[in-house]
Amino acid sequence: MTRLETLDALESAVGKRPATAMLKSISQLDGHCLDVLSLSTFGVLGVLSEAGRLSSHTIGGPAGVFHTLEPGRLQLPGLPHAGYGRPAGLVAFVAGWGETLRVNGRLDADTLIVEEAFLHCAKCVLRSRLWSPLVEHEATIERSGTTQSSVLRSGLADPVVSGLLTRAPFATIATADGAGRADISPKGDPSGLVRLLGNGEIGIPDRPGNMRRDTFHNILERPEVSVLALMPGEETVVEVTGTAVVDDDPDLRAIFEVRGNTPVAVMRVRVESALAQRSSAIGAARLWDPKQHVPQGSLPRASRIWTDHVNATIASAKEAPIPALHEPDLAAGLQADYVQNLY
Ligand SMILES: Cc1ncc(COP(=O)(O)O)c(CN)c1O
Repeated sequence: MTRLETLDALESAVGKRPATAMLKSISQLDGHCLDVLSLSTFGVLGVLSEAGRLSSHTIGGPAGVFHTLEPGRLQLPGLPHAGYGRPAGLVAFVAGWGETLRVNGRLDADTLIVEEAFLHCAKCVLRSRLWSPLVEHEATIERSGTTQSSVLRSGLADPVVSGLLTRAPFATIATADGAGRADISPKGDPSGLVRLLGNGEIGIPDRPGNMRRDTFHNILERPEVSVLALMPGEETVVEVTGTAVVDDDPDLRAIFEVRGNTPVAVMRVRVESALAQRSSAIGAARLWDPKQHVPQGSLPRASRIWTDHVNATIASAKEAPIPALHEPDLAAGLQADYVQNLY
């Protein structure tokens, strides 16, 4: 095992973060964010507890479930009391749409006080085929009212827990940095995203994404993580908590090869708890019902949103860090990127 423990080691293995990836982050919810949120029916919130532990909570309902009270305050209904001032990150999904919205800040009861927002690229959703017909996922569709719907099982050795965890093509990973800022990042792959590595560890590969690698950077500063695995068609989710390291051991990376592509690094998590639980939010959002998918064209294309976000950040800087982006250039590059650079 070759653990990456310093920023230098991490950057020489996975590369530096490009300026545009960091500049797309804005400090308030703008009109684009509000449009995305108004169509969003489901999200996962990662919360950092006072004891330094991360937890993940699903939130769902009809479109409009994430209600903005004012630009800086986002209401999150149905949250267990998480306490005032706790750092939290939300990843919000629009059914049928590839990109997701990440919003980070602090909780004030059931409100997220926004500190940062940005659009996350669609690659994880494309790889996982999150919105594809359920037959493609061989999902075991749960019928509510059966004993299945109340399963609550724990431990990696439990077949319900390990079965869902290893079949799931999609997961969110909640982490926090040394300054106590929480974040939650979506990850997706064909089935087999999460692998059991033995010795009470799981592994999740690094794949191309929005190039920020917030998860890896956070883990260097604070190893606690909460991973929430989602299986299309199912209302049961598995939450794994533990401590993580970033590893670039070639034998470990080889386990995660897809179509001849080996990830540049793998996140290894020493599991402390693994719990299968029913998410009523998934049912409330009717998340796996294709009829809930938003019609094409309901939102501006992602390149429009990124261009506006990056240019807003550039405009607010004292000295422009890079020249302003031009949307058609970004749109052309993105289309090719989403097809050619998934692995
Ligand atoms: C499996 C997996 N690993 C790593 C990443 C990269 O993360 P980031 O976009 O934060 O660089 C992604 C993209 N979300 C992913 O799906």
